[in-house]
Amino acid sequence: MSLSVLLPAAGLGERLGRGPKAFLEVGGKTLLEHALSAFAWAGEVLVALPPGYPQPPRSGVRFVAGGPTRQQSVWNMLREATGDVVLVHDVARPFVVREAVERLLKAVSETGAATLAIPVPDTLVEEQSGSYGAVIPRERYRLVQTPQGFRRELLLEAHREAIRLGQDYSDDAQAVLALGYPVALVEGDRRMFKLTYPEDLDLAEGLARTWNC
Ligand SMILES: Nc1ccn([C@@H]2O[C@H](COP(=O)(O)OP(=O)(O)OP(=O)(O)O)[C@@H](O)[C@H]2O)c(=O)n1
Ligand SMILES: C[C@](O)(CO)[C@H](O)COP(=O)(O)O
Repeated sequence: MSLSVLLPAAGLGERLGRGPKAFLEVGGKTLLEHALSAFAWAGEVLVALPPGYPQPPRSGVRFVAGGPTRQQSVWNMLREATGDVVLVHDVARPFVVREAVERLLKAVSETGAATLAIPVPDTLVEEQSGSYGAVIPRERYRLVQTPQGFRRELLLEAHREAIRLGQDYSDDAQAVLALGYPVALVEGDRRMFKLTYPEDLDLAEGLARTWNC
C-alpha cells in the first residue's frame, strides 16, 4: 500500500497574528520543518504553501500553490498525489506522535477512511449571550485532529463532489462523510494540538523543550 502525505501549510495565521504559521519557529525549527521531519519516512510528501513564499529545497518533497481555503489547498495537492492512501496533516500541528499515526494507518487500511480525535477534557457548555447555557454531554463528543487518512480514490471523489456542491468543509473527513462513507475515529494525542491562538506559542515552546517523539 503506497502512501502520500499531504501537508496543508498555506494558511495566513490570522488568529495567531504572526503571519503564515508554516514559517513560525518553535523550538528553533519552523512548523514546516517540524512537519517535514515528522514525515521524513513517507515515500511521497506534498506541501501547499502560500503563493510567493520560499520553498525550502527538500528531496522527496513537492510543493504546490495553496488555495484560498484549506479544502482548496488539499485539493491542489491531492491532484498531484499518487499513493494508494493519503494522509492529510495540518502543518499547524508540529508535534506528531508516531504511534498515533500508526494507529491511524492501521484504521485506514481496515476502513478506507479515518481521523485522529481526542475526548473533550472540560465541561462543554453552550454560550448564550455571554452566559453559561446548556451543558453538552461531552462523553459523546470528540475533538478532531490530524492526520486524517483515506484511500486516495475515495478522497478524490469526496473533493470532486464538494466542489460540485459548492461545499467548503473545515476538514476532509466531512467531505467523505457527505458521500455517505463512514469515517473511523482513532485515538489521537493531546500533544498533537493545532497552534491557532497566540497563547498556543507558549504551549508549543514548552513542549518543544522535551519533545523526542
Ligand atoms: N487556505 C488555507 C488555509 C489553511 N491551510 C492550512 O490548514 C491548516 C489548518 O488551518 P488553520 O489552523 O486555520 O491555519 P490558518 O488558516 O493559517 O489560520 P487562521 O484561520 O487563523 O488564518 C494549517 O496548517 C494551514 O496552513 C491551508 O493550507 N490553506
Ligand atoms: C482539520 C482540523 O484541524 C481538524 O480539527 C480543523 O478543522 C482545522 O480548522 P481550521 O479552522 O482550518 O484551523
